[in-house]
Amino acid sequence: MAAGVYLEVHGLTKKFGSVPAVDYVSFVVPPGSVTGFLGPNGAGKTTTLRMLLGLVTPSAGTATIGGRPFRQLDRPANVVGAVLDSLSLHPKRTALSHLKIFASAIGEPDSRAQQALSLVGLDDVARRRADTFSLGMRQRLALATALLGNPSVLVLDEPANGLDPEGIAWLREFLRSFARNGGTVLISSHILREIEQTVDNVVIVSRGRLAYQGSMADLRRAHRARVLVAAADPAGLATALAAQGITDAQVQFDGRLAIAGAAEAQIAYVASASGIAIFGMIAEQVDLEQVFLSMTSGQFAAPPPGYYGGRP
Ligand SMILES: Nc1ncnc2c1ncn2[C@@H]1O[C@H](COP(=O)(O)OP(=O)(O)OP(=O)(O)O)[C@@H](O)[C@H]1O
Repeated sequence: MAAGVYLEVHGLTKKFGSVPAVDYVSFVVPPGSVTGFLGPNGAGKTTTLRMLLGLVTPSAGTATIGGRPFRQLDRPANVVGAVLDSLSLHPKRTALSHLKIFASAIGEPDSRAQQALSLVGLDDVARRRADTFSLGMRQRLALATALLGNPSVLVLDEPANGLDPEGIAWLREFLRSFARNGGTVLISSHILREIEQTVDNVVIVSRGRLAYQGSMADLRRAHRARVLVAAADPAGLATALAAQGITDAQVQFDGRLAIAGAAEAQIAYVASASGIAIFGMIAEQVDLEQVFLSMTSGQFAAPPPGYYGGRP
């Protein structure tokens, strides 16, 4: 595959009637990594993906693949493989014959059908009829069709939907390996937890607007767990912790010290060594799914500083 293909969406807008389904959305999907496209139902994910793939004409803005709109790609199936809707399969046809039909439609030889089946681990069922396929097998077959043209980009709408944990683990490994080889991957989901372990970056949309764009690592860092400490001398404890290199400590409105980047035992040790009494200590748990929900509840609609994508 030709590696290094960027997906770029700029000011993308789609109105159905007077209501914008997608409202001035901008983001970049870099190669060599997996990007999650997140938002609750109706947030505008599918409409955005359809515009990226030339299936819906934007009301405004641009969506490009390797710098060109999808409709201007010379051999699109060799650049981008996409799975948007559930694959419609003829019940009596085998997995292999389905793939051969799709292969011939994009000008690929029959041999590519067998290769694509192997890539998704369906060799053993190549000659089984589609009406005997489980949902997971159908999802893999849909992925195999997307891979027929040996594309550098994969765009998958809700690929984890309906997969069991084993299926999700398999998909994770597959997509991560595709990205490691230089591929560009964009997958949508309405559940962060479902793709949290798979993606390197996230683009979050809410009510058609960009709510967040950044790496998973940054998202985790910004919302990392803190330890809340009730101490006799919070300011003194903050100074003692800073002397040990623990500098992220803030006194809260209730007088407790909120400390990030240190374990409870370490904090207790520093307090005791400094002669500062501690009355209570609680480790906060951060649930990223809750963070995601708060971003998409409709109030939060601005990208964080440093990311472009807001309205001009
Ligand atoms: N062809 C259409 N005509 C009118 N409205 C549409 C059309 N397609 C989508 N919409 C509306 O645009 C909004 C965004 O829909 P979209 O399918 O893009 O969201 P989504 O994030 O993919 O959600 P879901 O996961 O439920 O598919 C919704 O309010 C939807 O009802």
